[in-house]
Amino acid sequence: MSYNYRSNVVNSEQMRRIEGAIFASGMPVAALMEKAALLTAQQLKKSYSLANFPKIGVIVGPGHNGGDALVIARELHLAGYQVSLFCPIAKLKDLTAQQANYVKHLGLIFQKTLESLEDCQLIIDGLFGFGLERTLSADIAELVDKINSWQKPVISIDIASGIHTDTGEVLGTAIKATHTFCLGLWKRAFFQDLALPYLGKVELIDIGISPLDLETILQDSPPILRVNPDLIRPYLPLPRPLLTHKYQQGHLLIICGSRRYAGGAILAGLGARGSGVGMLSIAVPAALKSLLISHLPEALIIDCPETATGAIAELPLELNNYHVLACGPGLTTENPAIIAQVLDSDKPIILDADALNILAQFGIEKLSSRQNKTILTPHWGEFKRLFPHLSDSQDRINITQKASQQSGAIVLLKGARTIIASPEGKMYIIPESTSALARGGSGDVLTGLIGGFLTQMQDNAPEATALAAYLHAQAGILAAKERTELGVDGVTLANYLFAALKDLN
Ligand SMILES: NC(=O)C1=CN([C@@H]2O[C@H](COP(=O)(O)OP(=O)(O)OC[C@H]3O[C@@H](n4cnc5c(N)ncnc54)[C@H](O)[C@@H]3O)[C@@H](O)[C@H]2O)[C@@H](O)CC1
Ligand SMILES: [K+]
Repeated sequence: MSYNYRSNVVNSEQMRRIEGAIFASGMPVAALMEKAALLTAQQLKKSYSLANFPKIGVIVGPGHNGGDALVIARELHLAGYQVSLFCPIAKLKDLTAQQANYVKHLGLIFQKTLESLEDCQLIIDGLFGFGLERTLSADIAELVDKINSWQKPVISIDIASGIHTDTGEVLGTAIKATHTFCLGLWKRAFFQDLALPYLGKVELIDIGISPLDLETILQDSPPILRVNPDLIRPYLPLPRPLLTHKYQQGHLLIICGSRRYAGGAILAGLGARGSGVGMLSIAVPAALKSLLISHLPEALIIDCPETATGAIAELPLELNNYHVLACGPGLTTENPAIIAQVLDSDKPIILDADALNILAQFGIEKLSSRQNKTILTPHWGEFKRLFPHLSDSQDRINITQKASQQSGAIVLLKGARTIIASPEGKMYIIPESTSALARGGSGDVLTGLIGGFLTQMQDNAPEATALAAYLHAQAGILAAKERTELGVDGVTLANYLFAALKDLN
């Protein structure tokens, strides 16, 4: 794989080793600090003008995060801002102490109390970066809570102080930043749901970490990649070959729906439509056939015998005639036998919703006899049922990885930041989304979309999953922009998929 500072997501130990490799090769520590902090100061000045934010308070910690803060303070002072400093911990690392001496020489004042910063329009948080290693002590926690209570814009350098760089956990308490400038490389916490309320708007400062230094450190561990258009575009099943026909573009079967949950079947079908899959068949209880035809005239609707309560009673189909099977939306848990039949097929399968709940009843060991790929797409509730032994941890990146290794399936854990892990060690993270998608029906669209892409790119199942999840989130963002976060129902979401696809292409 090729290494890129925009795509690779690191933990604090990797960041420290990369930093170490850069320093060992000759880059002076002070020079890298200067570069990182100058670039951050430039961005700050652009976003927070002197006219609107003439008085700035800077919180200086004991380590190099505090050193960055001092360089930024110096630059803002030289640009005409009125800067007040507060340094709650007396013992500073050497380089930080040197920076402190120089700003004193320039006439900047270290205030004796935090309260002296209360009349500033903006606070810069340079308390702790990725060196934070233990829960905040009571006195520091009190300071952090006080800053949060001011409800001012707070800019965190590298990470909001108090957040664990890897797990995203709040170590006692944490700064609630309105904006965080992440330095050099994305850290894991930026994609942990737990940390998101503390990070505000996030921005990466490119300090020029070369692919060479990244490769040296990262090549031995499975990469965690932040999905972006450049990363995912090469996998798009576009352009289509000039000479093709519908079955060459793949045949997807979706097994879904019940009399009680008919809508889930329609939405899964609309999601598949958004992928451009060549042939789509949808197996539903017989009573739903005409409804499905009216919504998806292009699909082959297969009416299945149904139970007394309107669930699919049996699948009168040769499942191995299809390229991919997607199963779950709107099914109910009434009939585990059809999930057993799906698991027995030797085609790639995607399990969602009630198919996951039935799998949880069987136990994930049931997947071990599968001959082909399995993709599981749980939300947190489903994940807990499938992997109860992993769900005590809130480190979603870590547990998604473990869930994939233990089940042998590709696991997509839904959330504000959706995480995808494959058993061979690939990890993808969807870097942005919208709470507009926290709504019944959006998951059904995703199942169909993954099915549709997987059908067209079976050799790249993790990438098909990541591509679908990325487009799904982008479609939600585009729809919410036009219609607000309240205006993105499942059908609307599906209708925006083409716009997201067009943007990507
Ligand atoms: N890695 C890089 O490429 C760069 C890193 N830089 C900065 O360096 C930072 C990391 O610097 P450091 O390793 O010095 O670490 P930090 O500045 O994050 O903080 C570590 C310091 O805080 C103390 N500490 C940790 N937990 C504490 C707690 N709960 N209560 C009280 N004290 C605690 C430690 O003893 C140490 O002195 C980054 O976050 C970033 O801001 C930049 O200067 C330059 C580029
Ligand atoms: K910080």
